[in-house]
Amino acid sequence: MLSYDNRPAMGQPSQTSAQTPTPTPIPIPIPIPTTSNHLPVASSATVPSTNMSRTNDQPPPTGHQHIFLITGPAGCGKSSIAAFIAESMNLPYIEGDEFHPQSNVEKMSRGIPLTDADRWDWLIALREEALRKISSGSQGVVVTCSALKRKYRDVIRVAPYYSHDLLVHFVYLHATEDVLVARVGARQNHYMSASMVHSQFGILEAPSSEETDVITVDVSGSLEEVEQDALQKIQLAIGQI
Ligand SMILES: Nc1ncnc2c1ncn2[C@@H]1O[C@H](COP(=O)(O)OP(=O)(O)OP(=O)(O)O)[C@@H](O)[C@H]1O
Ligand SMILES: O=C(O)[C@H](O)[C@@H](O)[C@H](O)[C@H](O)CO
Repeated sequence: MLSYDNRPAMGQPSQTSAQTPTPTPIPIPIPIPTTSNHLPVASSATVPSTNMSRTNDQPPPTGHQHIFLITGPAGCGKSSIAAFIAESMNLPYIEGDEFHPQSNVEKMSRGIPLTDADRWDWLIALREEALRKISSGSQGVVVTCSALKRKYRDVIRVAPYYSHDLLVHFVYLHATEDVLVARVGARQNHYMSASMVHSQFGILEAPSSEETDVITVDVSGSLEEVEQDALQKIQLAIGQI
């Protein structure tokens, strides 16, 4: 039985997030079966939160484990949003940049875009680390990974082959190139320079409607607005499951 030791339910803010505004409870809709293979569209209703730490009168956990991959080009806010989501949902957080080999970091630091060959082992390392967190008892894990191409996302989609009841969700942070160039340009002490943003958009394959495991978040607003929007969309997606 997976449970957190005296920790808030998944989907609820942690004790340590006192400084983080508590997300207002959102009416999680009751799914209405649809013919499409998208997540069901639903009417509004309040659904109890997914509570992984059980007492006798609480329903059993859904039984699913979740990998939330926070994706998008350089500067879209992956690290910022992932940290917020991980803290709000009391989940471990894997910073994808920390799993790049030094050769990749040096390449990007010199303004040289990575190639497919540079990314395969990195993507597999992220998938394996996420699976390690799940197999060690975590109900979910938040991972940052640009995952710019459909085939990169497919590397992570293989994860449920190794762990039953595991669901993969991609949170795609969407913004225009100009917005991200400005944000990367204003950022301090990071190896990724604003000049690299263009190359990221050059290979970006925004998720298509076939990729029904994708939650798209517009990140043109303030960081606080994007944090709340992303958290609510994730909670909605879980509620519909
Ligand atoms: N919604 C937002 N509004 C304004 N600034 C933002 C927003 N989201 C992130 N930022 C800022 O933009 C910069 C990039 O954010 P962050 O490092 O989280 O992006 P990232 O996708 O992880 O970048 P990289 O892929 O290069 O690691 C940071 O300085 C961050 O504070
Ligand atoms: O796929 C890529 O080109 C890389 O993952 C980059 O996106 C970096 O990881 C990140 O954006 C910079 O920190």
